[in-house]
Amino acid sequence: MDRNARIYVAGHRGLVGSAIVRKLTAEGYGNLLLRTSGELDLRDQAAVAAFFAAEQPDYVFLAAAKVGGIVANNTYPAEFIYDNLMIEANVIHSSYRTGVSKLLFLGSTCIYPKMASQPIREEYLLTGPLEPTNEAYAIAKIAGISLCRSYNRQYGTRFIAAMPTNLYGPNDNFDLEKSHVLPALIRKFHEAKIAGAPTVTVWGTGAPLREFIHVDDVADAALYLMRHHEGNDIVNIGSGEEISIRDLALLVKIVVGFEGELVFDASKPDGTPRKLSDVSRLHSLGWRHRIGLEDGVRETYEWFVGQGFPAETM
Ligand SMILES: NC(=O)C1=CN([C@@H]2O[C@H](COP(=O)(O)OP(=O)(O)OC[C@H]3O[C@@H](n4cnc5c(N)ncnc54)[C@H](OP(=O)(O)O)[C@@H]3O)[C@@H](O)[C@H]2O)C=CC1
Ligand SMILES: C[C@H]1O[C@H](OP(=O)(O)OP(=O)(O)OC[C@H]2O[C@@H](n3cnc4c(=O)[nH]c(N)nc43)[C@H](O)[C@@H]2O)[C@@H](O)[C@@H](O)C1=O
Repeated sequence: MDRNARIYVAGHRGLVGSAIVRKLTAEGYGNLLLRTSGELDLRDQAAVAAFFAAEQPDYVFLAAAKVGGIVANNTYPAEFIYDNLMIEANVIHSSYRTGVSKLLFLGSTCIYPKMASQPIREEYLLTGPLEPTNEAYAIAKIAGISLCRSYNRQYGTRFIAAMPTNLYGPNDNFDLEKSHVLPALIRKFHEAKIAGAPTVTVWGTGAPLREFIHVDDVADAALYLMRHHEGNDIVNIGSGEEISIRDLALLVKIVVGFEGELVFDASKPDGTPRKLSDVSRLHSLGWRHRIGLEDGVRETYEWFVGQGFPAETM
C-alpha cells in the first residue's frame, strides 16, 4: 500500500476501526478517509455510492458493523441481520463500482457451526447448524464472505475476508447489556471494587470456552493480510488459545483487585460451548499474535481506569 494511497477505514471509531487507524497513522499513511455513522450511514445505498464516487478510495478496511455480545445478538436479531447486510452490500458494491484496488472485509468466528470440531478450520464453514443466539449476525457475515467471493469471481475484484475471534482492548463497548464478556467483566469488577460490593455476577454457567485476541494484534493482522493475502480463502484471526469464562472472570478479578466472590447467573445464555479457531492458515501466511491475554487485560484495564467515570458515560 503506497503511503499516499487513499484508505477508507469504515467504522474508524469502533474497537477494530480505531486500532486500524492507530496502526496506519503510526506507519505513515496520511491519506485516510474517515466518516462517522452520523456523517455517512452505510445502510443508505445512495449516500454510500455518492461518497465512493466523490472520494475514490484505493483501499477499504470494512470494520463498520452492528456488533454486540450474546444478549444483544439474541435480543435484536432483525437489527443485526439488516444493518450488517446493508453495510456490507453497499460498501462492497460501491468498492467494485469505483474500482477500489483492494478491500478487507471483517467477519467473525461466530460464522462457524455451533458444534464444529475444534479447533475450527476455515473449511468447516456451512457444514452444520449455527449457534441460535447469533444466527442472524452470522448469516449476515456469511453473506459478506459470499459478496467478496462472488465479486472476485465475476468482476475480478480483490476483496479478501478475515474472521477474527472474540477481541478486546481500548475503545471497546462497555455497556453492561450489549457488550461482549471481557469488557463487561472489566467494568463489573471495577465498579464492584469501587463500591465495596460483596459479589460480581457472571452470566451463564462459566463453563463455555472462548478465545481472545487483543485488538492491536487484529489491526496488525488486518494490515498484514491487506498486504500479503489474495484470493477467496477466508482467514481466521485468533490466538489459538482458549479459556473458560470462569477462569477469565478469575483473571479479571485478580487484575482489577476485587476481593469479593463470583456469582453465576444461569438464566443468561452460555451460547456456543467452544469457539477455538484454527490459526494455521494465518501462521502459514507468516503472521502470529504477540499480546498475551493477561498482559492484554492489564493494559485494557489501565486504559479503562484512565477513561474516568461516571460509568454511564461508557
Ligand atoms: N468485537 C468483537 O469481539 C468482534 C468483532 N468482529 C468484527 O469486527 C468488526 C468491528 O467490530 P467492533 O470494532 O468490535 O465494532 P464496534 O461496535 O466497536 O464498531 C463498529 C463501528 O461500525 C460503525 N457503524 C455501525 N453501524 C453503522 C452504520 N449504519 N453506518 C456507518 N457506520 C456504522 C460505528 O460507527 P460510529 O462509531 O461512527 O457510529 C462503529 O464505529 C465488525 O465487522 C465485527 O463483526 C469480529 C469478531 C469479534
Ligand atoms: C465475538 C462473538 O461474540 C458473541 O458471541 P459470544 O462469544 O458468545 O459473546 P459474549 O462475549 O457476549 O459471551 C461469551 C460468554 O461469556 C458469558 N458471559 C459471562 N458474563 C458475561 C457478561 O457480563 N457479558 C457478556 N456479554 N457475556 C458474559 C456469556 O454468557 C457467554 O457464555 C456474538 O456477538 C458473536 O456474534 C460473536 O461474533
